[in-house]
Amino acid sequence: MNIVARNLNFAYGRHEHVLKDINFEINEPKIYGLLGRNGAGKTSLLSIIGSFREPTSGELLIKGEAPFENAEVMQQVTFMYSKDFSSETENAKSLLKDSNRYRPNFDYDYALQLAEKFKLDLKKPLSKLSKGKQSIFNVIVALASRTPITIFDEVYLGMDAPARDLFYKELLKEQELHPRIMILSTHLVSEMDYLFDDVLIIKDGKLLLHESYEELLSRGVTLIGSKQAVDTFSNGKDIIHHEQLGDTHSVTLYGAFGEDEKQRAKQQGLQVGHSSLHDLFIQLTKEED
Ligand SMILES: Nc1ncnc2c1ncn2[C@@H]1O[C@H](COP(=O)(O)OP(=O)(O)OP(=O)(O)O)[C@@H](O)[C@H]1O
Repeated sequence: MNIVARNLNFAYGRHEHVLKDINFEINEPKIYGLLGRNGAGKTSLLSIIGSFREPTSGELLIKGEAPFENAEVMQQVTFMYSKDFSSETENAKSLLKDSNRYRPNFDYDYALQLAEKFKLDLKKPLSKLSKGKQSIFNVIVALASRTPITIFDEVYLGMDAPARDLFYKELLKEQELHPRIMILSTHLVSEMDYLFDDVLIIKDGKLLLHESYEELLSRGVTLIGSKQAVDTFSNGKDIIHHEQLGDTHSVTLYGAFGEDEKQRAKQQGLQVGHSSLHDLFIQLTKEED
């Protein structure tokens, strides 16, 4: 299974250019974190992968085929988002049965086990469940669908911390037992970063980066110490953040920083650390002044 985007552009109507020349290739069953500020274009991109929308130009291919109106490809992908169930009179049990009927890989028994773990009332109409329980229902459908590509677009809305924690645990367990391409779009960066194998960041409709989580983190180095020492070691580097507290200066650098360089910085009295994904995300996606 793979997803390839080549020179992908997407616009809502004539003027609303939302995705701009996106290129990437995803071909391993891993967990991909898709990050971006509000309005960056995450849902638009995911809805193209989920065959809800068609690129304006360029292409998005799943196993070499365009997903839009392609029944075979559509069966391989679950695009789960925060759905509106306000007029859904059916209960969770009958909707899970429907999923079992229409989704080829759906595991109904697993869905029922999850419902029990999440304490989801299977008999109440979906419209009568709380927002968090409706999100839990979505999570259960997506996990139990076992599609080779499973997309979770901010599905956690309304779920409380213990429920989200259970979701993450089940997700990791599922990925180990039934590896697939899982894409998680989220704003809960520091809460979910440990789940990601790879990270994709979209900024203003453009793909800013696609890297492994480890590699990305290794690029973000923080130096804390005297102005002179900080200046010496950050000279010529890409400084993405600078802060001064009294005489102490702190910078976040983005880019390769070798082990010997780190050792030398420590010998000069600098504290050398790594940025979190949360910090890197904030710095890399901040608006220019
Ligand atoms: N149906 C639509 N019609 C017109 N413009 C839209 C539509 N849906 C989204 N947009 C616009 O497309 C841009 C990208 O929106 P999108 O929902 O893809 O971003 P996002 O990264 O998922 O944002 P968020 O994190 O806030 O959910 C925004 O400028 C938004 O206003």
